[in-house]
Amino acid sequence: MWIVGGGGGRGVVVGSTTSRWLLAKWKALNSSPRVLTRYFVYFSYTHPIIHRPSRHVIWKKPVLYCSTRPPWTPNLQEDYSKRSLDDHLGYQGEIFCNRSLNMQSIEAVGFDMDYTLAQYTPETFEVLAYEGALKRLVHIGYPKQILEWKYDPSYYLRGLIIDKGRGNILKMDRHKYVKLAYHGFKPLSKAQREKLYDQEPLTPTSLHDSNYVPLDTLFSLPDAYLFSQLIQLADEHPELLNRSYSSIFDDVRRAVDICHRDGYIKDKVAIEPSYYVEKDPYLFDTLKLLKKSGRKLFLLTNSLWEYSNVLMNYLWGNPSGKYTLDWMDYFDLVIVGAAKPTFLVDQNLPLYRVDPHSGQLKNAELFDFYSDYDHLAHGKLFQGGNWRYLHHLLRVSSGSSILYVGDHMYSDILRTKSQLGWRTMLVIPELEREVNIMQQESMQRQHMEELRRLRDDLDEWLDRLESELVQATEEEQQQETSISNRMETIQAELHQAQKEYQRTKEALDIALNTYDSKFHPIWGQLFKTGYQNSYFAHQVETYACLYTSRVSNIRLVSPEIHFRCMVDYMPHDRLEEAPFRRLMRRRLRLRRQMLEEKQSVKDD
Ligand SMILES: Nc1nc2c(ncn2[C@@H]2O[C@H](COP(=O)(O)O)[C@@H](O)[C@H]2O)c(=O)[nH]1
Ligand SMILES: [Mg+2]
Repeated sequence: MWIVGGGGGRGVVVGSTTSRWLLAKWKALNSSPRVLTRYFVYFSYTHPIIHRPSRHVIWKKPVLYCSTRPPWTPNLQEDYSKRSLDDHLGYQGEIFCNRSLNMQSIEAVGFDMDYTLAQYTPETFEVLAYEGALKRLVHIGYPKQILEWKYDPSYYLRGLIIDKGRGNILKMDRHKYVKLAYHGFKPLSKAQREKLYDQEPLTPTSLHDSNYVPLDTLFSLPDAYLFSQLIQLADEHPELLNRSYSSIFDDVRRAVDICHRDGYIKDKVAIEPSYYVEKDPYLFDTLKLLKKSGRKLFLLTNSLWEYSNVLMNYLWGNPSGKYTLDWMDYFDLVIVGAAKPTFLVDQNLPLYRVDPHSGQLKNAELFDFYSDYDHLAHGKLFQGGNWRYLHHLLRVSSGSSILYVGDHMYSDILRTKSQLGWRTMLVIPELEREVNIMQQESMQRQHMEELRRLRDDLDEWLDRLESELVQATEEEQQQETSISNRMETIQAELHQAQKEYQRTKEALDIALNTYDSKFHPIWGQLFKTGYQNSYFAHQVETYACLYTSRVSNIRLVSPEIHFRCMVDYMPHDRLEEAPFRRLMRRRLRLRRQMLEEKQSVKDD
């Protein structure tokens, strides 16, 4: 420990009574002598934070104010890995609420089917789209070698954005700033990334630019992987693939699209649904519970009737190849081939009645549709149409009395909410893994929070010291008297604090990378980019009234529940947590203690 300063009322002389008293005081304030040795303490006659009293007051009241590290900060030597893990329960099927929703105001609950009621197995289902697309690409002239390629279903996350013009995949934060960027599979350096995306007008402030394609659904992940592989091929072997990045993306998109339409994917799923789709044993119990509560239930899917019937039969529990209409008893209305999101905006789309046995379509508009005629009594299966038919058939009073549960950020959630005022629940299967890792890593998170607080405190501290130095320089110039002792002390302090700040920042970067890589080695957490919410999280927060990992979590709460959101906080609501306030509080406490101590020495 160093005690620095001049004598004669300007500081503390090393080895003097005052310094011994100060040392004793310091020890009492800091229980760990190991930590104590790292401090660098001196007396000052100005107080940079609490106030700047007039000079004669300052001279009379010396204040202990400095250390290389604010003394209330944690001990970085502590080994967090040795701390025992708190008991954690893991994800318990919670439904999270962004916007309060009283279920008593909900008259109808609707469900999307693919990736909502039916969860596909990535390792098998996504491979179908990928392999099918490879074949299509070879068919239109792509090199045959690509047929050897393999798909990695864990490589990409939804919520990422493809910059198809540049062949890049991006992760953005909630302000739409690009925080991670890869060209194909090659990471872009910070400088490269900033050059491309942080300079107006290149910042993708609007995702309506057709060059940016958001991965809004898990269906898009094979597109992203295949695109990256082709970018790599085009860069490394232009003799094999010489097309623009943008046209490569368009080819991939078209190839995957065809596989969804021509039966390449759906025929295989229909033969063996259990290989491609995970069955949720509680799904129909959940629907039953909602129906019993008096809610009208509807299915609104873009899949056509034949495929929807296959999947719903499988989810209902019929063996492969056996198709009944039992599952339809749970729904008041089924609309297939809905063509979302157009269904939600175009009021001219025609509605067809579907014969569930033959699959035949009949125009449902041949009679006066908006009369009191009970259309549902004559069959509840339809194809196409638009939201006006849906509202009419269900006889709901307004869009806000519909809760729609879906997986597609744009079609199922953003559009339904912003266009029609439907209340929304987003299904995010990834949530289970995400929350479980968060819980397992709670110690590491706590460690990061402490490091972050320390970094912010040091930053604040450095700022104070710098302004102190400026002030001291001005004083020296004005009074033409040398206060070099004090200046040297501040400079030494600044130097020490800068070193400590740098060390803390580096430790924090390492801790954050370690933490992030537990979620995904490349893209980190789904809901975060560093400390900020990711663009995906921002969309969830903005458009999904509720979100959960699977539909059957609804059975864990009452159908009459009032979902309430958490209190919103702005920075000024958390004023006391600001580093400046922490610094100020600590100083006031120290000062009070010292004065009391001094008083008691005098009294003795
Ligand atoms: N023609 C295309 N169809 C696609 C594509 N990606 C997915 N799909 C199909 O959409 C529905 C989704 O149904 P929903 O229940 O979620 O509304 C399903 O049949 C998919 O096969 C595509 O790129 N092109
Ligand atoms: Mg879907």
